[in-house]
Amino acid sequence: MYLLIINPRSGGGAGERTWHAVEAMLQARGTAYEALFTQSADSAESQVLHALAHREDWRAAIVIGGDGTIHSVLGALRRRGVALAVIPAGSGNDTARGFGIPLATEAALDAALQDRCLTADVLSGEDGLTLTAVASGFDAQVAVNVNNSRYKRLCNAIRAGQLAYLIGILHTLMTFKPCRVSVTCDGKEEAFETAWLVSICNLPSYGGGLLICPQAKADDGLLDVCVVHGVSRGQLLRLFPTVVKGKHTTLPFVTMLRGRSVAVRFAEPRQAIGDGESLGTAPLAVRCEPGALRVLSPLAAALSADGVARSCTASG
Ligand SMILES: Nc1ncnc2c1ncn2[C@@H]1O[C@H](COP(=O)(O)OP(=O)(O)OP(=O)(O)O)[C@@H](O)[C@H]1O
Repeated sequence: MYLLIINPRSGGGAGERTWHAVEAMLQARGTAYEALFTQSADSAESQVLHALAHREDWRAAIVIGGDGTIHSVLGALRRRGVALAVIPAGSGNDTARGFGIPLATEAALDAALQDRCLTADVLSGEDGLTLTAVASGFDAQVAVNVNNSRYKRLCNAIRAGQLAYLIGILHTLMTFKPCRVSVTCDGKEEAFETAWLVSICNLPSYGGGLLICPQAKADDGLLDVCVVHGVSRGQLLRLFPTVVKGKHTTLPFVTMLRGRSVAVRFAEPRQAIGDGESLGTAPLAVRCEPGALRVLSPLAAALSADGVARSCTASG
């Protein structure tokens, strides 16, 4: 039995359109499923826990939505040990991208109905679990600005969700001010003056495919950290084309770190996001929870450290 978790509002209504297509495909294939429409990020966890509680034979929970929708149900899936599958219907879809899940609906459904899982790490902090990255500073401000913008709705309406992030970068660059930050990785503290951003990644990309931590692996038990500091606005703008290809990591104003636990403290209040959802402006303390969640992925073998895909239902 599959639980379909649907956020009809994701991707500016793409969630609802995608669900109609998926419903027809599931019925044509004779696949057994239950559908759950979640109302909000805050109520999703209890809705999903309630839905999962009444039977034991779940093969997977298939989320139709974007990164924010997936974020809202991570705690429930981890708690019940149910595997996550994704049919992308958001704007950025970085979770799907990170697990090699196709953006095309039928191909994503094919991947969701197979039995190939990656045993993924998750980031755990005071605000709960995150699957892709916890970002703070400039790029978190970009996400907050994009989520509150009219251009996100317009871009989604013309099915150009990634364009909204490009507009958001330019918009935020005008107003954002860098400041001092202290980053403590596995107990070792480093301070950076005029820091723009600190990203703590489990997957290589966020923000609609920007390869912030190109070396990040979802199942290595480690968090990859990218700090951008001591750079002018013009240099930062010129950095973005290199981030698209993940070629920024050796630049002098980029510091990459890796560890199991990371704490970030900006000298002034700076926004933070997890999976693109706002975490507010408090200092961050995040640790890696190795292998906490099984994720269905057509590339599970290629992405896993040992080259082997796991069964989604087997324990261990
Ligand atoms: N489970 C949920 N059910 C209903 N609404 C949700 C849920 N989770 C989050 N939301 C709200 O819906 C908004 C859109 O969802 P989501 O983040 O999945 O799509 P998106 O923003 O279009 O895509 P992406 O996050 O991939 O860029 C979220 O920002 C949040 O406000």
